[in-house]
Amino acid sequence: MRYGTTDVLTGVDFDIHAGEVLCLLGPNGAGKTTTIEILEGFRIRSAGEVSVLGEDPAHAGEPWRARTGVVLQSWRDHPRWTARRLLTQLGGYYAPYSTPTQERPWDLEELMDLVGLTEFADQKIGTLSGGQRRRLDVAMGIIGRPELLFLDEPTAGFDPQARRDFHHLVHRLADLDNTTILLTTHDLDEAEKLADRVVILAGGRIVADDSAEGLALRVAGESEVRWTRDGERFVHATTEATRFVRDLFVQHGDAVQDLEVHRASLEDAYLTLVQQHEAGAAAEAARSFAEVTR
Ligand SMILES: Nc1ncnc2c1ncn2[C@@H]1O[C@H](COP(=O)(O)OP(=O)(O)OP(=O)(O)O)[C@@H](O)[C@H]1O
Repeated sequence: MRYGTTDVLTGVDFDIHAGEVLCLLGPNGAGKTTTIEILEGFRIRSAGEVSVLGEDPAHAGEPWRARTGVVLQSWRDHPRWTARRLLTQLGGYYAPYSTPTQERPWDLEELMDLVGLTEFADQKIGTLSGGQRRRLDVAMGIIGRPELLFLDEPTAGFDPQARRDFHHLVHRLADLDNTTILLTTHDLDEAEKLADRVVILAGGRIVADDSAEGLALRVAGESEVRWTRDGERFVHATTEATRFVRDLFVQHGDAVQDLEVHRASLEDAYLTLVQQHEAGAAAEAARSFAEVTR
């Protein structure tokens, strides 16, 4: 993707498998929204090939769109309508695309209950709080029972309970309905909980593509083991936590108390990978500058 003379996505190449939850991570401006919008058909790429549910999103028609669901970063629309009215209207558009295997749209009451909107269903949309509005956005994204769901920072503004409810919803959609989900988030804990696979973008390039666990293991091989013995606190970093703990018990038995093993988290992996990329990009920039000024 190029804007004017600036490339904002370069060589971005990945597959999403049916039923997979893929999380796109990256710093502000990395190109996540641009990538998602190209896949949604909302932005026309400058070059390259894209296939979504077997079609090129740049040219796909209404039947294709009915199979996808979209939660954008922010919607600000229909302030005088109620959530119920808006969802009824939107749901009607999907009805002609019902199939014997996939009834569309979602039953309204069930959907509102699922996203925690029932209480606010008859309130004007313009009066909803940020988090309530976000629940409506999620409902709008899934009302057509999409096979493929795009979620761009879906939990921004959610309180902890709403966030947890949303995580249950994503698990439900993925496990029961086999919905394929592509989401972006800045919450690494959320990515770790939800994603089957994580793709990290930095500076418009893919710098990692793996499971959250795989990334953490690859980047930070050491775990930290903590315990107390005779009232004294110990900490030890090791690449072989299981063996270390076994030896510890062989040596000290019941004297070992309050044992904790901390594996590297996705957050550690993410920060390391992005920093490595930025250090490389800075070195590359310095090299080009030196060449130009030589
Ligand atoms: N219409 C546009 N014209 C020019 N540049 C743009 C346009 N839209 C996006 N960009 C640039 O493309 C880059 C990627 O933006 P994008 O919104 O995809 O990032 P992001 O990873 O989603 O960021 P964030 O985490 O802040 O949402 C940024 O440098 C942005 O300034």
